[in-house]
Amino acid sequence: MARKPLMAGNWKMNNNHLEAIALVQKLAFALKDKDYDAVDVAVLPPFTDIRSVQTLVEADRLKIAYGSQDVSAHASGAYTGEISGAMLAKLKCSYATIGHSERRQYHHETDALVNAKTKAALANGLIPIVCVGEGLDVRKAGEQVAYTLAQVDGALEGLTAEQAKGVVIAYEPVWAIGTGEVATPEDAQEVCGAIRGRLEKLYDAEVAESVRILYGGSMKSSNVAGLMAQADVDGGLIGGAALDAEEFVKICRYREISVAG
Ligand SMILES: O=C(CO)COP(=O)(O)O
Repeated sequence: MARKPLMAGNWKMNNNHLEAIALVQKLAFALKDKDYDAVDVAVLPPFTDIRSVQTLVEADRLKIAYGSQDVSAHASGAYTGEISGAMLAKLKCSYATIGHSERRQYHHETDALVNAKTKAALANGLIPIVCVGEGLDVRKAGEQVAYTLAQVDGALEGLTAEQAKGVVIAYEPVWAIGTGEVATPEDAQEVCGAIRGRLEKLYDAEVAESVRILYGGSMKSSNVAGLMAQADVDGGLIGGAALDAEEFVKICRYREISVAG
């Protein structure tokens, strides 16, 4: 079965709950049934906005999915500041972003923690969006494939094939995040293709063919078509451009944009 592309807007630490409502309303107004037929659309707001987004999505029966930017590895209890998978599931989140490079870098998240969070998300029926990707030094050394595959191995450690099938992997080269310096379609395909190959090796062809692999890092309407034309790029994890409703909708409609060059 063909993989349905996913366009997920990672809002990062932007938008209070009122701004969140306004942005989702704008997206809902612009997106049509044919857009949702072609792609899954999701927003990943800060925790404090999720309840407001849920209320709007349920009241207007929107086809926009939503999820979190993180999830606790712990189930419940004395973990001040943490948000559990069960809490997110209760708010009808579909997705939980895990191991974003900003969390790995600024909050010292390790592959082992990413693995524990991935399991916590799956245990609560959330689809983990597991982020992987190399920094500039690794890229300059030409080690991007090996580095990223090691992160994939770490994130999926101990998952069954059935669980692995339910994971989304986002390849986000750190040097392309928020820099305006997008990876070329060939750069993205090199690593995304290698990730799919690794899934086949770790599991089987069915898992490899099922898992959606997203690209993230300065994705915009001006470069999305070329990236999406790659065999192993199944969508985008979009930061800055997802804060602009018009731009995010254009990205969701990438099929209407011709591939430049
Ligand atoms: O980190 C990202 C999405 O998770 C990408 O951010 P930008 O699209 O702003 O580069």
